Amino acid sequence: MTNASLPFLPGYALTRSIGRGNTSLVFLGSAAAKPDQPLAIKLPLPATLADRTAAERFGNEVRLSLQFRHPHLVRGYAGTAFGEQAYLAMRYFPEGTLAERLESRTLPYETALRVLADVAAGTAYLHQQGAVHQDIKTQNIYLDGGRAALGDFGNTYFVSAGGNISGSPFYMAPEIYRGEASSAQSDVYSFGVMAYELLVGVRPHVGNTYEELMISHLTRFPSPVTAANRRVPRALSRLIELAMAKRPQDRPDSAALRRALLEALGEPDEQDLPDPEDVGEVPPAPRAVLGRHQHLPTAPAPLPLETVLPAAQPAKDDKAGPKSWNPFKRRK
Ligand SMILES: Nc1ncnc2c1ncn2[C@@H]1O[C@H](COP(=O)(O)OP(=O)(O)OP(=O)(O)O)[C@@H](O)[C@H]1O
Repeated sequence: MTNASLPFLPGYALTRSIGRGNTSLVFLGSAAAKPDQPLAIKLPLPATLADRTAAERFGNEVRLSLQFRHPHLVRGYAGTAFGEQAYLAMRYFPEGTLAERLESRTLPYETALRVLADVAAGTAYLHQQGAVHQDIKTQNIYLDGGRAALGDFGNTYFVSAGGNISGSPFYMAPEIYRGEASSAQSDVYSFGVMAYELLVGVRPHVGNTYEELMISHLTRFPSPVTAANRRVPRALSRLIELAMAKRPQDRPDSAALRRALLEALGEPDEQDLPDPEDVGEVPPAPRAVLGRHQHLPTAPAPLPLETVLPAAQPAKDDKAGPKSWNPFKRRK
């Protein structure tokens, strides 16, 4: 996308495209009122706005990104949840996602522990708030200076309000494969899968199809983390195995995972300090001048041919499902 064809968003200057998902485009930019603060600005594709479920998912991400305040959750500064002016201005992560980082090299052991401890802290906060993320995976972890934040709250819901079940096949808990309700313990399972992937270097469950992955998650037990990586303390290795227990009630909670990771890092269990990058609110774009975003392509991002990827391949888009999976249709 050339500069001349960048979308127009009143109140903001967009400088370049930095990413494209199945349902939106993401740009680097800044608010006219705070030109020195770089922002990641997410705009839904026209096809997202045209599809009720996809539009609701975008709106959900906007609302929750603005609501949650934690140094290890991607912070939304301003946004419009619904309609043709929908957008989300959020903290910009110059190092991109963990999945992107893993494409070029594996993480050093201490960095992996640090990233996992940060994500466990963000997840524990969500769970304390009564929320379930439903999509913890390397594609939704954002990096900045060796620290990490969990983002993408499109599928997040509050237990008290209920929500549609969803997930990504490489990370999805057995109960979700069985069509049962998700819970904080389903997030713990996904976290366990990601922890295994970072500390062992391969995914604990692999397959070339949705069905193969389902069978693996439902019936197979990965070898212990310590068998592949002797640096991981036995207690942490055991907790990660328990996080991937087939039955939700056998899993530890996210706070226990955070404590074990801090212990492995040799750090005290202290509350996280306020986010140093938290530079405060960005004024929303003036409503009177908001209009339809210009120049957005009308088609959704093409799905990779193989939406379910084989073992140890950093997934470009893991959010696969049964063969006819459609990014604009959330699976129940
Ligand atoms: N806050 C951010 N800082 C830096 N880069 C970002 C940020 N948010 C998104 N990106 C980039 O944009 C890409 C697309 O974002 P994202 O995956 O959230 O899109 P999406 O359309 O909402 O996703 P989905 O495919 O789940 O619908 C990311 O993979 C990442 O490279």
